Amino acid sequence: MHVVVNAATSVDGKLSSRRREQIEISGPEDFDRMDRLRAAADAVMVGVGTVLADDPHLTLDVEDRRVQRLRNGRPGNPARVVADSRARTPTDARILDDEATTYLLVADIAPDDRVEALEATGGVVLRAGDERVDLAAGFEALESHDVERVMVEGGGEIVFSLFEAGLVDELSLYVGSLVIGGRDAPTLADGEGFVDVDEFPRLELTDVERLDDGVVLHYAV
Ligand SMILES: NC(=O)C1=CN([C@@H]2O[C@H](COP(=O)(O)OP(=O)(O)OC[C@H]3O[C@@H](n4cnc5c(N)ncnc54)[C@H](OP(=O)(O)O)[C@@H]3O)[C@@H](O)[C@H]2O)C=CC1
Ligand SMILES: Nc1nc(O)c(N)c(N[C@@H]2O[C@H](COP(=O)(O)O)[C@@H](O)[C@H]2O)n1
Repeated sequence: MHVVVNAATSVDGKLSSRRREQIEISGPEDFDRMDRLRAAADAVMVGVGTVLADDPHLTLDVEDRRVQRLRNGRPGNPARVVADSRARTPTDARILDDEATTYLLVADIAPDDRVEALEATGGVVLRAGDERVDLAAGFEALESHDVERVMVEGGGEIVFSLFEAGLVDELSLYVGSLVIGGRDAPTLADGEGFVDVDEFPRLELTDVERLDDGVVLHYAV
């Protein structure tokens, strides 16, 4: 599995405010870059925290990109993936509409009635992990559904877990020219955090580009 993490933060590293509402940090040029990344992926993934906070759709904005994918024998939109240990995704979430296949990675503790409710919407439930989604096992399950390249859009909990598990191959980070602040506002990598210097993932800065009124930092991991 090739894993690309893409996100947008304020200059102080926040993905959103302490209210955890969706904030437009990117401008039109960066949203277009994000759409291009989606178009290149087999699947776009978020954690259930992002589904509950933002109710994202995770499909392509630019019709030409959908057409091009269809010409190449691929589904018009990339699949959507939610890491959702307890199957908390609401059945009326936008990611469960019929515009793309949606995979829900759940853990063994997910209640059967919730799993059945999600399956009834057409969502494909894949079990990976006991109490929390085992992301490596989840990616293996996705590979058996021909998902080889996944773009992860966040949020901070899932991004930290991916770094912790050594599963990230590339990171692109748009840093918008604003300060959000707040000790309880989500950051790019939340979770427990690393403590030992040896644990900190070291990234290779491969490119820097100016977009909108901000900058995109490209890293190989
Ligand atoms: N600016 C940007 O680019 C973006 C901003 N955001 C913002 O981020 C915020 C949401 O981020 P956050 O709250 O961190 O939520 P996440 O989207 O990271 O989801 C976290 C949840 O995922 C579930 N999960 C399942 N398996 C794992 C695992 N192995 N490791 C970690 N989590 C797992 C957990 O719930 P459970 O245990 O129930 O499974 C966890 O609470 C929102 O404010 C949103 O607006 C989000 C995306 C992009
Ligand atoms: N890259 C980026 N820049 C921003 O400024 C953002 N607010 C986000 N947010 C994420 O974008 C997704 C929304 O998807 P849809 O437009 O509904 O398809 C979702 O993952 C947000 O959290 N990203």
